[in-house]
Amino acid sequence: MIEAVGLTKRYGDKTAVYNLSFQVRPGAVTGFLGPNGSGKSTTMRMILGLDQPTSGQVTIGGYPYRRLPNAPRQVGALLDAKAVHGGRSARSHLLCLAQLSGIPARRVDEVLGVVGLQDVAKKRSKGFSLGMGQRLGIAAALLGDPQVLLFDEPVNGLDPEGILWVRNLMKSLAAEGRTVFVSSHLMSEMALTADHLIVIGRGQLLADMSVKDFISHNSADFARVRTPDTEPQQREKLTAALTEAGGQVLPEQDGALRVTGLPLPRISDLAHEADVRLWELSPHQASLEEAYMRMTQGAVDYRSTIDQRAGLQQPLPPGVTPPQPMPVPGQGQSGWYAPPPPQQGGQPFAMPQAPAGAPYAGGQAAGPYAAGPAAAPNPYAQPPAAPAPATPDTTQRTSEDPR
Ligand SMILES: Nc1ncnc2c1ncn2[C@@H]1O[C@H](COP(=O)(O)OP(=O)(O)OP(=O)(O)O)[C@@H](O)[C@H]1O
Repeated sequence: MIEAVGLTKRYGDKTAVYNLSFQVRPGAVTGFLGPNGSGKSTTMRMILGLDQPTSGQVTIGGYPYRRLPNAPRQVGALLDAKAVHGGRSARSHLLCLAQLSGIPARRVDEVLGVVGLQDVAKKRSKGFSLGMGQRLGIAAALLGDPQVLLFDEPVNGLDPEGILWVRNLMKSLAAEGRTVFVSSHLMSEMALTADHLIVIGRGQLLADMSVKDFISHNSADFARVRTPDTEPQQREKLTAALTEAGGQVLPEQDGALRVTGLPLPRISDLAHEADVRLWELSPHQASLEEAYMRMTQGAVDYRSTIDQRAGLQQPLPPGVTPPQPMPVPGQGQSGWYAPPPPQQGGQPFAMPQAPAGAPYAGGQAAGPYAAGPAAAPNPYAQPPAAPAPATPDTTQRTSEDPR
């Protein structure tokens, strides 16, 4: 298990990671997500003893990496696939690493086979494609047959077949009881690969929960309802009936209606009562990508002037009053990066409650590792933010064995 407690890293004035606490457990693939520059690589480097924390600590199986007995046999990592001597063949590169760690040479051929590089094993790695380089990096990570594996963007540059292979590899490593910690920007891939997610923004923990919980806590289910295209008055009639019954109705671009606040059977009954025929009534749940975009929209440092996220915010239909945001504890205070608050109140990020006595309270400001009076000042402290413009967002935004 990997455990970070109050992990902080500053580079001069720049705080890359701040007061980060989390656990990465064995037997699961844990995805590590965050916008560009949010501190993922810095965190991984600290886990691997390549960077010293400014404060806090991170351990693997209870030890900081540098004090871990026989570390290369216990921990394997892919951080930078390009960190290879290009003049060496794939096989000699792995042989060098194996010799340094006392790993037998036959293991080199084994891992070359596992990553599918056996046929190019004697070729110089400087001629390798991006994907071949990634495979070589993964081979190096697997060399010591470690119980703990860290992969920074492992599918970078891989073709669809390679991506599928990495996905299955991660899953099978976790199924063998290993600890697998993997960062990626490919949300669709993460949704298929990871069991659990740790999400950071500007160096701080935003979420620590299962993929399923993450999606359901950061998106609202809604119903897509469609009336006959040829009869616009039916659509108007249904909109009025649903709104009167307390639903929120937004037009979709293709002419359907997006309805929140009413269960599907109720929508069906209301349509029946209003004598409106339906061509579609379907449940919809957001993708991991949508949920991630909603959660991290306040923690993005680098954003195009043509902001793709505008698509997540739909215009209100005429006559519909935007829901008033509920006051959320902590908003506007230091360290607050949450997207707009849930409309029904509650916590911005619903973190699993840690059992009583658990060492880490899932990112909430509680427990022995919370930022208490003794903690360093939050470098991201902001003056209270001006109230966010009310948006017609219909979703509820909510915010967790030693080897
Ligand atoms: N050696 C360093 N010196 C100064 N600043 C650094 C150093 N390493 C990282 N940083 C800064 O720390 C912040 C976090 O960087 P990091 O590379 O950890 O982010 P990341 O989440 O891995 O980003 P990406 O998704 O783009 O790879 C960035 O602002 C980065 O510029």
